[in-house]
Amino acid sequence: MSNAIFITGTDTGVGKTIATAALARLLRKQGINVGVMKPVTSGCVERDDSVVSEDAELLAWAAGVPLDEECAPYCLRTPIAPAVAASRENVRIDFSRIRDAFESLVNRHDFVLVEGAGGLMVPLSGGLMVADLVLALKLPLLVVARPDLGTINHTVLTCFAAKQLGIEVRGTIINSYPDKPDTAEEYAPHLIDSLSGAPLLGVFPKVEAADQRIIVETLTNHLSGQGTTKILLREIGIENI
Ligand SMILES: Nc1ncnc2c1ncn2[C@@H]1O[C@H](COP(=O)(O)OP(=O)(O)OP(=O)(O)O)[C@@H](O)[C@H]1O
Ligand SMILES: C[C@H](N)[C@H](N)CCCCCC(=O)O
Ligand SMILES: [Mg+2]
Repeated sequence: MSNAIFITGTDTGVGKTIATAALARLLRKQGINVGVMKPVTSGCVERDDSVVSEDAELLAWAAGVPLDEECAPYCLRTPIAPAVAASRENVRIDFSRIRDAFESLVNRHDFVLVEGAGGLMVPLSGGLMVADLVLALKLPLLVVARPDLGTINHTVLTCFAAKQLGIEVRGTIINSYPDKPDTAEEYAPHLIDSLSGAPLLGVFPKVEAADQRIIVETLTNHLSGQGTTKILLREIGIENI
């Protein structure tokens, strides 16, 4: 079993990158040699004649590792499902190249966090979806969810689909939980915990900041002070490192 976990979301924009970066920073602060990977990014930015995955950039900063090709092997410009972006940009997404990069990261680090793209059923290449990549890398899953109305259905469906496909779901995280939750948000954690078939491992607060590094740092400090963080880390496989 690899010392790694795949982080998916119930949707795009739920906070996979922020949650993954906060975990990476927390591990790094605990002295763990953590690696990060964003195998496929769509919606990359052009900078100095290169195409940069801002997700991978934040993850690499959080983990304190260089942003190299193994960390972000496929960087696509078009902000759309990666299979479509790749075909428009004449790129062939090759799972064996991703697997080789992943194996190299696993060999270089104590633990590796791998962020997906969008949700579990997002097409990556031809008929292959994010779920197929999770299976190809033989990784367990952590599911990041929204806190608000609709999240119960999305989270339970994601966990259900993962299990049907033979993917082990280690747990869920609700991200961007507001200071003053409405009634739906008050009930969501308990219902997600009891209905998704996987433990709710964390409720990460919404941080009122514009700078993503400040959001990550604030979440990292929040997690460091939480008794439940030890359980979260144990469940994703950190305990024996
Ligand atoms: N806990 C939080 N507090 C405040 N803002 C947050 C938090 N989590 C995420 N955000 C903001 O929400 C937006 C979406 O977050 P993020 O980019 O991490 O989503 P994602 O699931 O990784 O999306 P994608 O599918 O594009 O990879 C970003 O602007 C991010 O800064
Ligand atoms: C561009 C965006 N931020 C993500 N990288 C890709 C999200 C693809 C979602 C596809 C879908 O579920 O309809
Ligand atoms: Mg992201």
